Amino acid sequence: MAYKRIFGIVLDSIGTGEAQDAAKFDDVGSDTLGHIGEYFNGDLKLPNLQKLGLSNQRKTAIKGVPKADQPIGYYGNMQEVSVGKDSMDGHWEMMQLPVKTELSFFPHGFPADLLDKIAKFSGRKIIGNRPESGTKIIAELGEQQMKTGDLIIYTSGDSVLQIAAHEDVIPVDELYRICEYARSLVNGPEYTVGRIIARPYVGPDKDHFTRTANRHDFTLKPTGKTTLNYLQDNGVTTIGIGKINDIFSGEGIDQGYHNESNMDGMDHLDHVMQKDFTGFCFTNLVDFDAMYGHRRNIKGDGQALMDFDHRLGHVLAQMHEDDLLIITADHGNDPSYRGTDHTRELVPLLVYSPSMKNPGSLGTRSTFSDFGATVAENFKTNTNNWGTSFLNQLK
Ligand SMILES: O=P(O)(O)O[C@H]1O[C@H](CO)[C@@H](O)[C@H]1O
Ligand SMILES: [Mn+2]
Ligand SMILES: [Mn+2]
Repeated sequence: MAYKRIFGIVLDSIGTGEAQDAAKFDDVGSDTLGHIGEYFNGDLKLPNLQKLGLSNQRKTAIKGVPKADQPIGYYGNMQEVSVGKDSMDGHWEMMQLPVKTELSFFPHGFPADLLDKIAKFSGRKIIGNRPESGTKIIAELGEQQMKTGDLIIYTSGDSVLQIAAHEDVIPVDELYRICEYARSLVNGPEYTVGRIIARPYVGPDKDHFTRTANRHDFTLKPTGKTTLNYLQDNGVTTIGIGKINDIFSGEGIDQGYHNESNMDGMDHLDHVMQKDFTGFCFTNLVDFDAMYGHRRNIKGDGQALMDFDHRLGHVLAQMHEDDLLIITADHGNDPSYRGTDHTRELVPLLVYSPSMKNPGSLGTRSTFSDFGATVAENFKTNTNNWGTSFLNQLK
């Protein structure tokens, strides 16, 4: 059947076990969901995700989340083919634009020629310049920044250039201008950086700094058309909730909503679900990743999953017969793993409509693009022919 509205939800960084190519990323043994379940030792309660079949495609069920005897939706998982394991790679691939060319990574910090230009443009000195956790680097250098007005620039295992700035010292508008300038320097061919990320924070001293929702990602412009463009070109409504608009540089998105938090994102989703439209609503919930995964906070990650599951119950109850829900993730970020980076994992795939009569497994999909291919086929748009639609399997 053709669905009138498709709701995609990305649980940012909620992977479901090491990918086949995990060794290439030094991520063997990572399993975000599995390890959160073990930590909670039976107390991770996700009744709605459970009945959608969250554990069903796994070799071993997540502790506390048994395999459903009769899942109410189709379940499976997806492998990533993109060269990186960042949000941009994951989301672009979902929308049928896998990232196949190597981006620039800076494990030893950024080159002087690049930093000199940013220093000259901003009139500020640059400190940091190494891969580091964002909360650690502001604890270390934030007080210095408050005195000197220097820019804190850092990276990670991803192709990112992040600029942290205290909101009272470097106003958010100024920080965004500096980020936009930095963006213009790294669109290739010499340096091709996935994202410039503005990281504003507030607080009186190193023990009380907190990062604010004014975070903004300046992503590389998609290097080709995505499913979102094809939908938009065909007059199908496209709505982005949370980081989606940033990740696609607004390309192919009719309406965007900025999230303050996961729960704020779910409020936006509830709001959109009240609307009558024909199209695709794509939601990203980033707290799992930014607040817990990178912070290696297992307890927080599990609690955020339970909070999401609670809100998911309401989403399921509001769905119409001709609505389709697709829940997945963009990469892993195992909070029990070494370091503070993303982990190369399979991602869950849960697909539900109240109209489904006899759901079962969708297997392990060989690319995240099967998601976009399904959306495109549903709305009968052209595509760039990457990925295999599972629309006809849904009954
Ligand atoms: O440690 P923080 O600042 O949260 O940064 C993390 O967030 C970035 C984007 O998800 C990742 O590349 C990683 O560096
Ligand atoms: Mn992500
Ligand atoms: Mn991340």
